[in-house]
Amino acid sequence: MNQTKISLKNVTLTRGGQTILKNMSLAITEQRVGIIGYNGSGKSTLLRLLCGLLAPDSGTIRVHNQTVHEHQKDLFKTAGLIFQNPDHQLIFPTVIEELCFGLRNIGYAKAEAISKAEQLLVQYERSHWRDFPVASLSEGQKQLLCILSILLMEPSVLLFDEPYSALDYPTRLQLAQVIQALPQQAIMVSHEPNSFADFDRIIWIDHGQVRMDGSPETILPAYERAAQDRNTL
Ligand SMILES: Nc1ncnc2c1ncn2[C@@H]1O[C@H](COP(=O)(O)OP(=O)(O)OP(=O)(O)O)[C@@H](O)[C@H]1O
Repeated sequence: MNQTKISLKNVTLTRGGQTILKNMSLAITEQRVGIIGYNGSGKSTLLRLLCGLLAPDSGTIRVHNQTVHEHQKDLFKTAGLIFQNPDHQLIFPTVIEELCFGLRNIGYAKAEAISKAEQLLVQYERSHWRDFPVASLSEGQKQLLCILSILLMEPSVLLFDEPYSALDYPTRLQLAQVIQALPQQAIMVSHEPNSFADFDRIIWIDHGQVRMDGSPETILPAYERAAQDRNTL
């Protein structure tokens, strides 16, 4: 029997007088899970709750055997969030400095951190990036650097918030291959139904609640039909 890796029980989050997530309960065992929903439905908020950046007003969240808001300090080792905009995540001038930052924070000595970062660059055939200025990388390259920075921390689950939004088609395809090959569980928010074709499960969030939940074959056509019927202009 599959073991539940992520669970939310009656999770509610209110900000600025608005209930953003309403009494949400979910049990997630699958390796590849897509989150869809219209603008402002609560998708990014859900990812932020899963990685402990936000704490719920009520309810409990467990991610890979940790109760999220009780283990905030260790949580980045469990759940790694890759932000929608790489510029919100990348803060160092060079690739190697960026890669080493997280490792130094969790206690690696400088030489160890450099060696681990270099090994990962070799694994992803990007050794030549080592001393590149981050500012010289393209959007797709920056997105990959964000993923590599998080991978170095070896989290059990990766949370992607619209990773394809700024990427051209070829870069999107390459990044999709990188994501597909990751051994970790991945939860991904995207506005593009096509990006979920190989996923195990899709959760459709609407006004802070689960509207539909199931296989891509069931949920994506229903989502597309509803989107076509919806007048947003
Ligand atoms: N700190 C906050 N204070 C007040 N309202 C907030 C806060 N954070 C989010 N919200 C509101 O909560 C709702 C859900 O936001 P969220 O970013 O989770 O939506 P989303 O589904 O990811 O949207 P999008 O697809 O546009 O990225 C929005 O209406 C947003 O304005």
